[in-house]
Amino acid sequence: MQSLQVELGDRSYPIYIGDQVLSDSELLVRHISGRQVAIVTNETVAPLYYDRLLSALAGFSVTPIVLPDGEAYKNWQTLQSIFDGLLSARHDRRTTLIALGGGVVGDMAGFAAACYQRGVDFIQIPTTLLSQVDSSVGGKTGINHPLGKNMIGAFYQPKAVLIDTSTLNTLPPRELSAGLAEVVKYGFICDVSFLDWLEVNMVRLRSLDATVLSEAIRRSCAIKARVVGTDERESGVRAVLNLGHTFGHAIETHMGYGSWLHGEAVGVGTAMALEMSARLGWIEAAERDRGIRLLQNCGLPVIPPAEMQKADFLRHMSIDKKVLDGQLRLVLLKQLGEAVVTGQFPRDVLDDVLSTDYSTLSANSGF
Ligand SMILES: NC(=O)c1ccc[n+]([C@@H]2O[C@H](COP(=O)([O-])OP(=O)(O)OC[C@H]3O[C@@H](n4cnc5c(N)ncnc54)[C@H](O)[C@@H]3O)[C@@H](O)[C@H]2O)c1
Ligand SMILES: O=C(O)C(=O)C[C@@H](O)[C@H](O)[C@H](O)COP(=O)(O)O
Ligand SMILES: [Zn+2]
Repeated sequence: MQSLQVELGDRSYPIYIGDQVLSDSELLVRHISGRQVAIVTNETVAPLYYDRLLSALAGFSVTPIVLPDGEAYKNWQTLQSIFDGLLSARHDRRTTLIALGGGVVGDMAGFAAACYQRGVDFIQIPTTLLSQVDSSVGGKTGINHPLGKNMIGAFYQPKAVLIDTSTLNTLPPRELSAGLAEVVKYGFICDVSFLDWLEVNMVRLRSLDATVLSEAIRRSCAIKARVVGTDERESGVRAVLNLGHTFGHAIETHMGYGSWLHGEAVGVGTAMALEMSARLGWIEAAERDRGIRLLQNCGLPVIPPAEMQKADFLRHMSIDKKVLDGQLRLVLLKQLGEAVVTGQFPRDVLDDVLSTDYSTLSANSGF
């Protein structure tokens, strides 16, 4: 087992990465202060992993809270059902919520923990690649609004993150690819040597090679922990973790949450950010093509949905959380391995990016 630390003063917490972490009772119990635990999971993950987790919690009073599965349920109604479950079982302030599932479960359980009786402890046990490399770390919690992605939420850090890499053995390939969108993101924003490594190891990653997967998870979590430790509440540098997300969130919102996976939308959004960085003259066309090829090698789409026109993107992007005083800010690449957050770009460049034929770019990438 490996461990990392998110350094946030008295709210610091460990990230454990191993292949049997889910059944490690001693490890888990170390981070639970009371006797009451609620496991928030969903109808897909519960039959796979609930019993294993329950057996590691002998001696605790455990309430299962099983949510419907899907991004479409990351909303007020589902959040309310978590509170219903907690109150019906008379959970008190020393309750610990455990999120067992992907990013949807983790974001909602974390937000519920932030709100329930004004805040109870929570632990993240992420079971998708995306949640293991990204959403379980850093304390962004929340739900979607029909008008915008993750618009209601709180920064609220877990007490610990337990990553059991063996859970990835049951993950569908499409979800694995979605997780890879956030893995390659770390290379694009701040670590070109990680990009090189991902290019070399992509086939092994996609075939669930345990050694390579756990290395990708460790490197991703290390980068995320460092960024979050520097800027917990995204007043500055943390926004680089949003590479591809302004375009991607527009796709998720426009298409109705769920038809496009978050990671797929981020894949397309990253291709668009690469294109914009190239049009601004910050990266070479060959670097853009290299980035697009890597996204395609992850098994990700790089072409925006045919249903979306330029005006659709602009409408959704105008309520992105990085908009300040009406000015749209985007995460773009100064070079591969160096991201900037900026509102300083000519408007016509953005218009061109939103009108680009990505099928031509995709065909030219050498994929
Ligand atoms: N808080 C953050 O910092 C942050 C970061 C990135 C993404 N997110 C959010 O995370 C969400 C996406 O997370 P996700 O990609 O994990 O999606 P998800 O939570 O919907 O999980 C994907 C699918 O995999 C299933 N699943 C989960 N674990 C499984 C397993 N081990 N085996 C088989 N099936 C399994 C789920 O039931 C679901 O059907 C989005 O809502 C996104 O906005 C948040
Ligand atoms: O942790 C962060 O910060 C991120 O931006 C990580 C993103 O991958 C993630 O999708 C996050 O939920 C996006 O946050 P938002 O504030 O843009 O909704
Ligand atoms: Zn994301």
